[in-house]
Amino acid sequence: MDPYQVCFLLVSDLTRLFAFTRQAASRPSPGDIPHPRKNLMWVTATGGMVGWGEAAVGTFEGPDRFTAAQRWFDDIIAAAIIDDPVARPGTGLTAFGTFSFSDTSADISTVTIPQRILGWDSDGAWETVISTDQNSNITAEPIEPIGDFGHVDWSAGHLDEDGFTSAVAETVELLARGEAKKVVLARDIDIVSEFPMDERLLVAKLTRAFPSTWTYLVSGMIGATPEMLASVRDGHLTTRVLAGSWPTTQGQEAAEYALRSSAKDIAEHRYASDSVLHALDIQASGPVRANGPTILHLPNVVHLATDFEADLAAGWTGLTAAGAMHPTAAVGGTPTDTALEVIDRIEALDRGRYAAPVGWMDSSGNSDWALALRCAQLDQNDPHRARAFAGGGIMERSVPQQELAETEAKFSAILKAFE
Ligand SMILES: C=C(O[C@H]1C=CC=C(C(=O)O)[C@@H]1O)C(=O)O
Repeated sequence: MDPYQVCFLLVSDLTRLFAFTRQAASRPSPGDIPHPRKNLMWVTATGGMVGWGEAAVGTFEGPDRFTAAQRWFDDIIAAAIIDDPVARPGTGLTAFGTFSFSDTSADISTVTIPQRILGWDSDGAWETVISTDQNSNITAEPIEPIGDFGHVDWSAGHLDEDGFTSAVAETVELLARGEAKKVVLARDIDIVSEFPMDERLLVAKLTRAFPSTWTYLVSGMIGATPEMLASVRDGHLTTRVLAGSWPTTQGQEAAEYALRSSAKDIAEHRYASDSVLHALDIQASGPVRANGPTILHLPNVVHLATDFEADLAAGWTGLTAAGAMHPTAAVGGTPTDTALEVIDRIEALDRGRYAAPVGWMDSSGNSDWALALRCAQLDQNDPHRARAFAGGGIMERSVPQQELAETEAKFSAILKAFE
């Protein structure tokens, strides 16, 4: 086969996408989204995007799932025709992704380029249409009414409360023997609703209750996370590391005081921020600036937080940076390999896409990849079912009942959205 023919075959094999972005009159409301399921959403206090339809979907697995997803997206951009006079983060050809926590998870990592995106920021709103057909017209879809969930039940998943406190006690012993410094353990809760779960209602409730977080919905992974792995704008990366938490059941002030004076939480935070700093040393083209630890207040918990920022070195993107950081010691532990082995053996859950990168990337190199925390995975086959996850960092000084209370406080974020 001559080189010309090879080149022709490669180009014709690619999905050529046409993406057109235009200014829109106003930001969308949940009532503008036609269907209750299979939506893509990203909402913050200052902007957001909602998308639906599938112009292209990539699926990835194994240890190189992040770089493979980036290559897939880069190839699609190279072949695409993009008309984007709005040119702001999230405009043009934009994809939403959710990745598995573990290299060996049964849950596949997916990146979806929707057919339609409605976005907004503080400068205005836009609409993007993405299609394989250059002349495709937008046909207004009938809007299905937003539905309530009816009666909702939840029960222990694979690891119940006693199982979790025993797992914490076993991990504390192992830490005392010096086998690791920190291990993050999680548990899960099964949620069953009377009527189908409507994603539009869930996202509306999460954004109202947690306006300072990043609310996300990608391939049924839904939540409101306070932790950002890699947010990139024009090659500049910002990261927020969280670790060390206190429930606000006795009030915000009491929680802040308890957290500030807890040596266990301060040390726990240090492992997480060091793990991110270590990754940033390789990914940054210049100095890495740090601010923290400070206290992040959320309605249900307070956290120790450190923000980092740096310019990305050539060759890195938000997704490959997030992939190289993952799993940080905020969700894995220290040292990473030992912690992952302990998680596999003692927690023994398939975490699916919990505690892994979730977010979006656009054709200009902007992206937000947060950690999928305070979340539930909506069952993609049964609209009445979801599985919520929450965990916490276990240290040698951890007390099993306190760690359980911390997971309860963290669960309350997503469980309240189902009430
Ligand atoms: C693992 C979770 O939280 C992480 C993020 C913030 C604080 C954490 C902690 O204090 O343990 C965890 O590292 C979770 O919410 O499921």
